[in-house]
Amino acid sequence: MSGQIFTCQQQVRFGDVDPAGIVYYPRIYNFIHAAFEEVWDIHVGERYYYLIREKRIGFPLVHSEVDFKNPLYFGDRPIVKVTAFKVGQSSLGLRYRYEVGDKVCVDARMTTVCVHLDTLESFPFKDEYRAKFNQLLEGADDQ
Ligand SMILES: CC(C)(COP(=O)(O)OP(=O)(O)OC[C@H]1O[C@@H](n2cnc3c(N)ncnc32)[C@H](O)[C@@H]1OP(=O)(O)O)[C@@H](O)C(=O)NCCC(=O)NCCSC(=O)c1cc(O)c2ccccc2c1O
Repeated sequence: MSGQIFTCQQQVRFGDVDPAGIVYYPRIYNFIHAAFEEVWDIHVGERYYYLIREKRIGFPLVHSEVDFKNPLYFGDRPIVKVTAFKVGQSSLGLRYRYEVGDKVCVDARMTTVCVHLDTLESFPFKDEYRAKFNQLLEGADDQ
């Protein structure tokens, strides 16, 4: 990988798992969204809460590709590795890899689009944010 990788850790709680003891797939989307907020908060330096409440900007999801490669279990503390596969004008594509030990459990590519919350119209996000996400951009050789 040629760019930076943003890394955080999450924890699978009792309420996240189904009777089979593994994470129910809609919860995976919640985990990914929580990681997205972490990227904003820690990597970009802007709380997502602040974007929404104060700036009236949001990034709704327009496309997702999620591979569930291994189950996540109650008590797991996956390491989440976040990189960018597209930093567009108004769109932002982030990849999230969930690893427990040497196993990849989830590999997700999520495309979100910057919108004005009052009109839900897309618009280009500011260069300051673009520069931060460009730091996470994957190289052409990264799969
Ligand atoms: C989001 C939209 C308003 C965009 O519509 P628009 O017509 O402006 O889109 P364009 O065609 O001009 O494309 C803009 C930009 O996006 C890229 N793009 C668009 N669609 C896709 C796609 N399917 N896959 C990949 N890329 C796509 C396109 O290439 C352009 O890229 P540039 O970089 O060149 O600018 C409209 O699509 C829309 O309203 N969609 C519905 C969104 C939705 O309901 N999602 C369901 C989940 S909701 C959600 O996730 C969500 C998240 C939040 O964080 C929120 C925060 C605050 C409030 C609400 C939130 C929320 O609902």
